[in-house]
Amino acid sequence: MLTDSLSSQATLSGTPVVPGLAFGPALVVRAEISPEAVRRFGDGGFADEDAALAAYDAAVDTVAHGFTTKAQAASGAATEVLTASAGLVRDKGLRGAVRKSLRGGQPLLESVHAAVEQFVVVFTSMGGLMAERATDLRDIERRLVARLVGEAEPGVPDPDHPSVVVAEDLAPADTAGLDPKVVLALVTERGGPTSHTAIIARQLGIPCVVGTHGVMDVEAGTPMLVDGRAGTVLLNPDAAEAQRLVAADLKARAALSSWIGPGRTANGLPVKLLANVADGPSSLSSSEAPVEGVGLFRTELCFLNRAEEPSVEEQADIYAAVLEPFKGKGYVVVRTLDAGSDKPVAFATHEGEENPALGVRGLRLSFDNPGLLERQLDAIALAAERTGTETWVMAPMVATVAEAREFADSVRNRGLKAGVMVEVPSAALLAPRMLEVVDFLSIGTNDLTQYTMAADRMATDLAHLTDPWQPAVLQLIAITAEAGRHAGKPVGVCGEAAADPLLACALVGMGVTSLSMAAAAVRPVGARLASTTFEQCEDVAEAALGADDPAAGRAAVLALLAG
Ligand SMILES: C=C(OP(=O)(O)O)C(=O)O
Ligand SMILES: [Mg+2]
Repeated sequence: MLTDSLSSQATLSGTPVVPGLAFGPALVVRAEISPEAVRRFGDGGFADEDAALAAYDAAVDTVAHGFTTKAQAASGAATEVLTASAGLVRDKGLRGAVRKSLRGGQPLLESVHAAVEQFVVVFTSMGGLMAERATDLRDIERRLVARLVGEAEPGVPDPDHPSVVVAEDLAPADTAGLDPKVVLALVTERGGPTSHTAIIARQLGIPCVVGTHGVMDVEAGTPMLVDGRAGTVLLNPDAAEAQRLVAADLKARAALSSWIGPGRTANGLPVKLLANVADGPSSLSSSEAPVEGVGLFRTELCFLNRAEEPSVEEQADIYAAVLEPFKGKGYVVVRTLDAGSDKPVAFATHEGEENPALGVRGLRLSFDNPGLLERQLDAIALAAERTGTETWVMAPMVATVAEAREFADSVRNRGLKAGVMVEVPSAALLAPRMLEVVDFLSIGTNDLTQYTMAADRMATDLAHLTDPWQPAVLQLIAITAEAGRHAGKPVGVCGEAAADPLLACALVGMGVTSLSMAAAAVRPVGARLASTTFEQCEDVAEAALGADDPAAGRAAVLALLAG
């Protein structure tokens, strides 16, 4: 919470996502170059075409250097894409086309545009991977133009000093290589608590506020104090006071790091605390946290930049890199491809759907393309065999018992444990019957909230509805957890709800057996559970379920745990 001494300053409000205080200058990420800067640049006022070409070469050097630096800091697919882009920006054919256009009397910006368009046409006509590069070329054009007119490149630049990144919103691909050492906090104008910005911020373990109206109007460099617990952004605070508050917060957060696991309530009931991971490097770093395995490996995040489906062999290598760090340490739950809707994967997503969130996404992609799922399962089985790590497999977006049965058969045929996610109300309502055909359930509260409340998880204006504390969502979780208790089978939560220490107590009180979250969120959750008895968790669950709305639920739970 901000103190009274600072409250006279201008404050913006948003939805709190990752708790913690941060203080630093705003690094405002703008998607488009300002038309005003382009107009001011005009024809560039160059003495001749050689001078214009020299300016082009200098811009090329800067843009290519940016890609190379990012490639070195990134890993896996992101490195490949960034290295390829660095090569493309230096392409001699592109430079030749720019020079030809300049010789024909065209100004520099028009020449860059004409040259890029010429190559876009060629690449597009080649189709497949080459057509993909057309998008990269357009990105390169924007970056070159930005450098020429003296603006920052669009996208998330690498801050050269610690900053608060302010953006409209962030896509998973935007954030390749974001460095938590220099990104002090994330503040976005759009997005709700389950948006990808929120997920990424948790993974990075940095304070985050989303849905912050007016933040894109803040001038670059404005000092801001971000409060990820209260959901506030204070502009131009008293610097000394802000630094004092941040230091106190860091101390409080450091105190949590003394919690070393394993997950238990105060009276010793085991609750498995697991990590959500995206690739080999995040699995490796998560294995250093006090977790007992991985509760959600989002496989689609490995393929966001891929035009073609990787071979079974290549997939097996990617999955093995995630399994390996947990060999002998715990199990890893691999989720099959959850492409579609907010996670577009070029080789799997259905184009042109009217309403993609309710369309062919997740397990539904296998309905008319069973080979896609079969090949992925083969690769997972291969990785499990090679590494010897205990591997469970689950499907996203399952709505019927028949879907669960068919999926479980395919997984068990490969000698692995099979489960399904509970992300659709129908799956929660049918939880007892789902558990007759699978070995475990995992509740995806992000989508379960979206589909229960009929509110887009990305919609800023509906953030009060896309809140997992909504009593209707909690009812469905309680039904699912009770079914698990009855069947004697594990029921976990792997949506963002698991990372909220107060809600985590309520989930355990309902009978949830594991909680999976970004590794950075594990200690606060573990420490809270360690100071709460199971009976208190049951009381907390009852209070949250009985509340009229999320705010009343939070207040009731806080009162119970404070007393
Ligand atoms: C874990 C979930 O899946 P994702 O956030 O990847 O859609 C969920 O929906 O809660
Ligand atoms: Mg989901």
